[in-house]
Amino acid sequence: MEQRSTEGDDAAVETRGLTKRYRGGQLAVDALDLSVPRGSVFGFLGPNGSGKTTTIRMLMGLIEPTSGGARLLGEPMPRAARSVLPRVGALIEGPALYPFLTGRDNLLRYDAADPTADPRTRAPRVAAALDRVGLAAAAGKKARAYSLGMKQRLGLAAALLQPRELLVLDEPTNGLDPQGMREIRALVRELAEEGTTVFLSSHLLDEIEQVCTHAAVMAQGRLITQGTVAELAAGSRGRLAVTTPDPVDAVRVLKEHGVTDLVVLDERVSGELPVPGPGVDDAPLELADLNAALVRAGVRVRAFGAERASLEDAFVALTGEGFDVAG
Ligand SMILES: Nc1ncnc2c1ncn2[C@@H]1O[C@H](COP(=O)(O)OP(=O)(O)OP(=O)(O)O)[C@@H](O)[C@H]1O
Repeated sequence: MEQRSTEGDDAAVETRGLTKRYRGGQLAVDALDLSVPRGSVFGFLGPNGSGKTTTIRMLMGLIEPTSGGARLLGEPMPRAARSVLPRVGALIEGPALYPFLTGRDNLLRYDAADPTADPRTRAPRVAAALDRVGLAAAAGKKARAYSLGMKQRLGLAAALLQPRELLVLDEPTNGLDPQGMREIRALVRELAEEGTTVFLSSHLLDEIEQVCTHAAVMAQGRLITQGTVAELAAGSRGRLAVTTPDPVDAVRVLKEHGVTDLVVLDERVSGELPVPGPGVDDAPLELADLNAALVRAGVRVRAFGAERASLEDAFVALTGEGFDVAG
């Protein structure tokens, strides 16, 4: 099949100025430029109400953007929905289930509604999908007897009935207990290893840190940042901590070297390392030099080190908001 060469072809998801203003006037998504590399596990992170679900619904062609556009697997949405969506598996906001049908029958029915699905392989594909999400034993139970977590798994199984190039999962671990969350994360990793690009939204930072290679952070409908998870974590500087019986001198020397927000607690002095960046002297401050400066000034250093910066530090710094840490 001939592929048109377009700018976004190497991205699994690409949005340009994607904007949604709801009828009530609420600007839910504001000029979003996302770029999700193929092969990545891309975390779409933001607190509740930041516009994640609205974005996902636009990506999948479920609602029209007010302005801007999105490409899925290089094709414009919603125009190319018919040719693209069969290559995309999605789990969006609590899947629609028939409560009176078993889990298995729900999937058989779902698959039968898909004109691209081969009926001859339906039964084994349904069995394999149930097995993958850990529902094989509960496949014969009516969906109304399923817990929220089991419903979530069934929705995921529906997305996995066929091999997909891209999976779009809206809060896939929502409603799962910690064990269930671990299982879904392991499954996401496995799918990624098989070459599927996974785009998943979450309001849980540690989840993103555990499974994602890339992430974007949303706050109030706007994109705050995107990049690899490693880059994002590196973007926040860890705090420097020095243990010394000479805290007063230590504070003076550290201040002279640009360390800010100094806090003294008995023999422990901590502070923010200066940010190297454009406009400032952009040679990063060498920790070893800082240590040497303390020693030169006669400060007795018992322990010295930068605390590891986590993605959480980065995101709190970027959004000015806390995140749920549950799970
Ligand atoms: N159909 C709608 N009509 C009007 N406003 C809406 C509609 N859907 C969402 N919103 C508003 O748009 C904003 C973004 O909501 P959205 O559901 O996209 O956020 P979210 O990040 O997915 O949050 P959550 O995780 O709670 O679903 C919110 O302020 C929400 O109240």
